[in-house]
Amino acid sequence: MVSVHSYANSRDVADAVARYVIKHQNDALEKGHKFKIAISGGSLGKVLNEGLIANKENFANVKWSNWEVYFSDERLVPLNHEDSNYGLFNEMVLKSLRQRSVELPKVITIDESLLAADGSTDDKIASDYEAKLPESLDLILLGCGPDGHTCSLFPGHKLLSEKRRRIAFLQDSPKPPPRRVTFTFPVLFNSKNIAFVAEGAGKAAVLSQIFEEKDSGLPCELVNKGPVPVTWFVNDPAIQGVPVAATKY
Ligand SMILES: O=C(O)[C@H](O)[C@@H](O)[C@H](O)[C@H](O)COP(=O)(O)O
Repeated sequence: MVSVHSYANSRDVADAVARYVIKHQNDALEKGHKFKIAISGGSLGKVLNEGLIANKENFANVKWSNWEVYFSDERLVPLNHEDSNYGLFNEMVLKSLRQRSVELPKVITIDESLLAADGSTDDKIASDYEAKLPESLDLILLGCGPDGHTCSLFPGHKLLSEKRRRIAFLQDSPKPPPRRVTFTFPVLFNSKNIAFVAEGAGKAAVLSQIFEEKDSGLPCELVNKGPVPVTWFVNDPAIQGVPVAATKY
């Protein structure tokens, strides 16, 4: 099932994403286990900061110390590099939590000690991260690139048909940096919930392809067609002219 929630401004998108995240956090904690969430790069860090930290009401409801945070993809650079998705999460979320003396979530990163400048250990980094993944994630938060990519699964790339490995590596990402590790469809389709966050008029063309064309084959469309409930959080310009029935969350 795919649902779409749209808002006029970014603050409202962030608040809705935060309420949705907290709902799934509470569902996981009620079952007596840690909340296992995966996040992406792009503008998601800013959305989480606005919705879960700057919004005081939401902030009071987040049980950070009961979270396990994974990354749906990671660039193969040191964790303090400006391209690192962990680095972004650290900057946008963990730093604010440290400032507020909040007990931090458990954050599961790539093992940067395995990084080699020539990429010869990228396979090993992927296997190592795969071994750290839980069987099923409670929630995966994704972005949607203007070309329809999500995680580091790019249109037409051979990893779209990966059936065995749960974390794969690539050295030919069309978007820099070229070396990355990424969730594959087996991880996405074995999770409990997936949400996309996509904002700005620059997303309208690709969202129209994803929602209108029957078989665009774009990675985001393949996620929509999978077995997991998918929720899109967008702002109005992102779905301008896209024939979807958007509601409020
Ligand atoms: O790995 C990357 O190259 C980016 O992080 C990318 O995947 C990003 O998440 C999407 O392009 C969505 O970007 P926005 O979140 O800015 O819409």
